[in-house]
Order: sequence, then C-alpha cells, then structure tokens
Amino acid sequence: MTAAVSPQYLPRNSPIFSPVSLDSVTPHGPLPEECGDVTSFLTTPGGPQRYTDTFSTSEDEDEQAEKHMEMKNKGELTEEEVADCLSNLGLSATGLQHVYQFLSIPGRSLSNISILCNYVHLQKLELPYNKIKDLSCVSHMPYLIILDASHNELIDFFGFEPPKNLKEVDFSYNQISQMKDLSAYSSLKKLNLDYNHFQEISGLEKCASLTHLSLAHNQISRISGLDNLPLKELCLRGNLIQTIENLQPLWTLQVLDLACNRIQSLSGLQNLHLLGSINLERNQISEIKEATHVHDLQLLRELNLKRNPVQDQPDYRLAVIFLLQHLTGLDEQMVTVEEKVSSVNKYDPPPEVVAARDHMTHVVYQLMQPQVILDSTLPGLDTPYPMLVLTGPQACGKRELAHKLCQEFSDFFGYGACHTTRGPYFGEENGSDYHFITEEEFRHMIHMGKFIQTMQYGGHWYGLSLEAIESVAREGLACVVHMELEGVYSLKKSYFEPRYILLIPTCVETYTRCLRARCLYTQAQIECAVARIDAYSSVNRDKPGFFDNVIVCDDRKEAYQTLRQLVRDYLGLMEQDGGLATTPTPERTSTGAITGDSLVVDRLKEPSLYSRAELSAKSPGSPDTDFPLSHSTNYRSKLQAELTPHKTSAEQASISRRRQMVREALMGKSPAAYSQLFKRCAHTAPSSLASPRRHAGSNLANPGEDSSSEESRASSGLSMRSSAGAFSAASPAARGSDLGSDVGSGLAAVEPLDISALVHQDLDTVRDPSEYGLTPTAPRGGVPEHLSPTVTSYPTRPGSNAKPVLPPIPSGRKTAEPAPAAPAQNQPADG
Ligand SMILES: Nc1ncnc2c1ncn2[C@@H]1O[C@H](COP(=O)(O)OP(=O)(O)OP(=O)(O)O)[C@@H](O)[C@H]1O
Repeated sequence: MTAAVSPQYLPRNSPIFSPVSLDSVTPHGPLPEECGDVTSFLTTPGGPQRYTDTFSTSEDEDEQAEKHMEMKNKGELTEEEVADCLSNLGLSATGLQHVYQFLSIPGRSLSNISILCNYVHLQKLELPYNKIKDLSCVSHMPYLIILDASHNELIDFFGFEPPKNLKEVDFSYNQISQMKDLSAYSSLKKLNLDYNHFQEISGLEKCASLTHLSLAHNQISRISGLDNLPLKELCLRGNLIQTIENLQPLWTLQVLDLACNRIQSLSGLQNLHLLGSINLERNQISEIKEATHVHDLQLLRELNLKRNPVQDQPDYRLAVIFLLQHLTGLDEQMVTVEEKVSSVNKYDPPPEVVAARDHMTHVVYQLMQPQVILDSTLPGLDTPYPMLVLTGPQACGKRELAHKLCQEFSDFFGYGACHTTRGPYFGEENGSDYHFITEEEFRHMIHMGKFIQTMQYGGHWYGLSLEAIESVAREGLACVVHMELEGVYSLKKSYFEPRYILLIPTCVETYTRCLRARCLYTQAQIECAVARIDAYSSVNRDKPGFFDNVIVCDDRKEAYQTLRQLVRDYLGLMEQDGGLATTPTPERTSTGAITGDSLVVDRLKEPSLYSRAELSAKSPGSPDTDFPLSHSTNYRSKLQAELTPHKTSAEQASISRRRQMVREALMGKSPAAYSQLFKRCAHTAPSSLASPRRHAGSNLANPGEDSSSEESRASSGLSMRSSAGAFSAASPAARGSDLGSDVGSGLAAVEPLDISALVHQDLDTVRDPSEYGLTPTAPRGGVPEHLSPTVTSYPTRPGSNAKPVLPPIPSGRKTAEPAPAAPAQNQPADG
C-alpha cells in the first residue's frame, strides 16, 4: 500500500483546485485544539487516496479490489467508496488547505462506517438508506453541520460527541425509542425524528437554537417538553395526541402540523400569534365553533381540517371562512374572494344586504299574492306619499315625540303603528303604540305580503305594514313612524320616500340613565342600545344625506321643540296668537324646507274637507267628488312636496330605473324573475281586475290618476294587492274606464299595459281565487322556503307587561275612531 494523502486535503497548487469556485465553501471556526497541527492530517496513515496513487502495480490493484469486495460484503465503507462520494471542495476550517466538505453515500447497505473517523473536515454527511447502527465516527467530525442518518437501524440517539456547529440532524426512519439530554447540542436548529418509537418528548430544553422539530409518526400521546424552545415549525403528525396542550410558551411557532392525531378541539392555540399554518387533517374535530379558538390569530393563513367530522356540518366551509377571515387556504383549497363575501353576507351581513334581503322578501311575498289593480289612498308614482320617519337608538324618545307630533299637528300627521311580536308594556295600547301580535301571526303577515319592511330587534320582530300607512293616508294625513336604523335601510329600498329624522343622544350618561329609569332593560340590552349610538353617528358621518335632519335628543323637551319647528318649517306653518294659526310663507324657512302656498290656507278654510265621514258620503265617481278630491289631491301633493326630500340626479335616475323595471315586469317584458312571478299570477289577474275594489280611503284618490300611477304603485306593492274585497263585484265599465285611462296616460317611453285580453273577458269566466286555493288569508303555495324569514321564539322581554315604564304616551290619532285592529290570522289586514 502506498503512503497516501487524505483526499479531503488538496495542496493549494493542485491542478484540480483551480477551476472550482470557492464561493460556496462554508467557512467554519478554527480547528479544535485536539486536532493539533493541520498538516498532520495531510499524512494520515492509512488514509484513503483518491488521485495520488500513480505508483501502484496491477498486483496491488487486484489485492485492493479483493479487499474492497470483502469489505463491501460486510457492509463496511471503503476508502474508494468514500473517495467516489466526496464533493464540494472548499477551504478547511483553518483556511490553509482545501478539502472536500460533503460526503453523500446513500443506499449502500452500509453497517460499518468507522472509516469516516478520518474525515475530520466533513461539514455535511449524508448516509440515508443504509444499515448503520453506530454513528460514533461523527465524534471525529468537529466541523459537521448537517447530518442525515435517516432510514438506518439506529437505536441510539446522538451516540457521538457533539460537533460544535451541528445544526441539522435527520434521524428519521430509525428505531430510536428514548430521547436523551441534548443540552450539548446547543447549535441544533433542525431535528427530524420522524418514524421512530418515541413515546415522550424530553431532553430538548436546552436546545436554544432549535427552530424546526419533527416527531411525526411516533407514539407520542402528550405534547410536553417543548417549553421555551424557539420553535418555528413543529410537526407532531401521526401520533396519539388527544389534546393541544403546553404550546402556549412556543410563541414563535409559525407552522404546526398535528395531522393524524386524535384531537377534538383547537383550544390551546389561542396565544400562538405568529402561527401562519395549522394542519389538523384527520383528527376528530366536529364543531365549527372550535375555529373560534384561532380566531384571534391574525397571521393564520392556512388551516387544514380535512377528514374531520366537522366537514359534515352544513355550511362548514363558509362558516369557517367567516370565523377566520384572514385565511387564504382552507383544507388545501384556496379561499376565494367570492367565498369571503358570501360568508360575511351570510353570517354578518352589512345593513345594506340585510335591507335588500328584507325588501326582496316582502316584494316577493307581495307579488306572490293574487294581483289586483286596486285603487289606493296613496298618491301615485310621481307624487310619493308624504311620510316622516323618526329614527334613533332604542328609547331615545322617538316614539314619544312621534305621538306628540301627531297630537299637535293632528290635521297633518297620523301615527303609523307598526306590528310587533313583543308583549305590550304597561300603558301601551294595542293599535295605538303597536299592533301586538304573536310570532305566528307575524309570520303569516309576512307570507301574505303585508309588510313593507321588518326587522328583528332584541329578540322580537317589528314590521311596518302597508295597511298601517294606508290607514293614516285614508284620513288624509301624512304618516309618522319610528324605527331603528335597519328599518330605515330597508324602507329606503322601498318605493316610499319619507323624510328621515335622526334623534341622537350625545350624552351617554343621560341616555343610559333614561334607559335604566324605564326598568325594562337588562344591562346587556342597555349596553347594546348605547353601542348603537355609534352606528347611527357613523352612518350620519359617512353617508351625508342619509338622514334629512339630525336632532340631539338629550333633552326631550328641547328635542321636541326642534322637531316641532322643523315640521312647521316643512309645512310652512307660522305661529300666531291663537296657537295653531298658520300662514303660508312662500320662502324657504330656517330649516331649508320649502314652505307651502295655499296648502295651509286650504286646510284652515275647510277643516272638515278631508274628514273621512264626509268623503265617504260622496260616492266615487260622482261629480261631487271632484271638488273635494281635487282639493284632497292638491293638499296631498303639496304636503308631499313639503315632506319629500329633493333627489339628486343620480337618485332620480336610480328610482326611474327601478320603476321602469317593474313597469316592464307588469307588461310582460320583464327580466326572468319578474315574469316568473307574474306568470304564476296570470290566472288570478282577470278576476282581480274584474272587480277593482275601492276601499274606504279610495275616495281620497285622484280620479284623474291614471294607470301609470296604479302600475307604479303596484310596482311598489302598494296597489297590486290581495284582499277579500278585491274580488267583489264592480262594473266592467268602471273597469274599462279605469284601464282605458291607463293606456292614455303619459308614461313616456313605456309601453302601456296590454289589458285588452283582460277587459274583454266575460265575468262568468272570472273565478274566485279560493278555487285555486288562493284565499287572501292562506299563504300562497310555491313560496320558496328559503325566502321565508325564520321567526324564532324568544322568551318574553324582561319586564314586559309587568312594570309601569313608559310615561303615558299621548295619543296622536286624529279621530276617536278605534285603532285598526291587528290583522288576525284569518283576516286580511287590508280588508
Ligand atoms: N318596523 C320597525 N322597524 C324597525 N325598527 C322598529 C320598527 N318598529 C319599532 N322599531 C324600533 O325597535 C326598537 C324597539 O322597539 P320597542 O318599542 O320595543 O322599544 P322601546 O324600548 O319601547 O323603545 P322606543 O321608545 O324607542 O320605542 C325601537 O327603537 C323602535 O323604534
């Protein structure tokens, strides 16, 4: 055997040295003292030779080959093999020599690698897929940085002296079962111990550099022994873990893989604020609410809950996406923008969406009823009915103020009582404050298309019915209603164009005191009401013009005076000695409302002109009706002009677009959804049209009002309504004239409704709607179930019916007539 130079060292002037780039050479620390003079390594006795063996004879070669074969058969690593597998020429630690830094010998069934003791300058050693049981040679590699001994037969764990710079170790796929103290391996950054037989995690406490730890597919049943490690990635998949525990101190953790365990809850992850990815595939998580445990992890982007029972929950994906809105991937699938939007719309819809749904529900239910062209007290398309809406947080005084207003301006305003499913408070009158009905009745009214808008508040339903407005309109009055913000959103979607006045508390203490004084509300309800002040003020701030006026209501008296003045400005009323004496003023008032001209004078001159009794005495169509009706119309349109806020051109365009759509729907040119709805009603239309009923209030309607306004009212669900009366007899002539005038009406650019087929229909052919099972009181079949709002049952409100709470609310009704009874289940509200 020739004296050989260790192939790890090359003289600086070696020919093979020059073309190699040294950029990639990893610098390392100085040689440890025990290594002595580096030059001694140049002549390591028995060291393998790679390129200098130029003097050997063929005999020597044979002998060597034989020996080589023998060693190979024994699983012993030979110098030749090592020489073949060395790579990455670079500088030694001292920088004085050039050495091969990497050695990779995979899959050679090696069991004895003791020869590697000589390769002291190795920095990377890869020995996977062998049969190695002993790694003690690593003790001689002080510069080793990366060690891969995966897929071997190791039963011992780190059985060598710790190389000072050892950073990455892969012992996966071995047979190690005991962890040992690794405090000496303080440089260790990545440790892979997958597929071994560990049952417990221990000995890592002092691995102050450990950022990546993988213990997948062991037999670990508890997460422990990881305290204060600077881990960024932790993989414990394929173990026997049932609970996520002891991870709180790992605040640096970014990636956590706990797939294939027995975990039922995500609890325990709450504080890991740097977590970006969690894999919990194939566990036993069954509740969507578990996602709330990671709700606050703002950096969480990937969550995998595949093959967990929770996936069977309805709307699982949307619900999780809603709870974890920062996710970009769920169950290894990208979370799309559409999914994010739908999840928010489903679980926390913005007020616009809620209002749109509410509006759509009521329009659809209205359209599902037998359609009739029905005269209405309400003005037509171009003259919206004058309404005043007082809005603001609960108990801010809007109801009280509404009543007061109706009382003081009883010639102008009537109180529109909403329906509610809550029980009456002490002193509240059915029909005066609210129509108190049961949830079943409420639901029935929804299905019958009675409502214009509804809202759930404090566990109870509230709804403004068309009949509530009509009943005020029939008296020739403008309607005053009060409602919460959501109601306003919804009403804004409808055809009505009220003035909206926001009553807002500015002093939280006063407002809270006021709420407490009522002894009606729980602390939570009070807090909720107080919190809603912000919602109102932010809408007012962010949406200029959303409310027509804002009145601070800390002091009820002052608030009422402001409201009163505002209304008087709207109406052009002037205070005189006698109190209610009024005079028209042709100019704009302090509030900016345009004052009326003859409006108030008319009212004063003929106070009884619009009284219901008087008007009812005049038969519709008789010449006598012309005079009062024209006055009535005159009055109403003027009042409307006073109360209706001026529209911007964009708003006007939007309104006319909506009207156009509905007109087209009525003429069968509509978009699919509309025609679909009308198709269903086609067979009922003739019977409905054959008997247009004029109800009591119809006397107030303008006889000259053409069908365009009827159509448009129908579009808003105002006059195309079902009612028992709608099917009573009326002369074909009247019908013809009504409809005929429709055709002649000046609906620019809109084709008139083709009613010829309907007009010529024999009355005999008109069938009672009940024959179709379409009684006005019976909910119509075919209503899509999903459109039905769920009315859940709630316990009665605390204090309801129990305590004297509200100060007596003055009645705002104009006449002493009994308030319209809440429509019973089998009684049409507009009948
Ligand atoms: N149809 C409706 N749509 C939306 N909100 C409504 C409707 N009807 C009533 N509300 C509002 O619902 C809230 C709860 O009404 P409720 O009458 O039960 O409360 P309250 O404690 O008596 O307060 P308030 O004095 O404001 O009426 C009130 O703010 C009320 O204005």
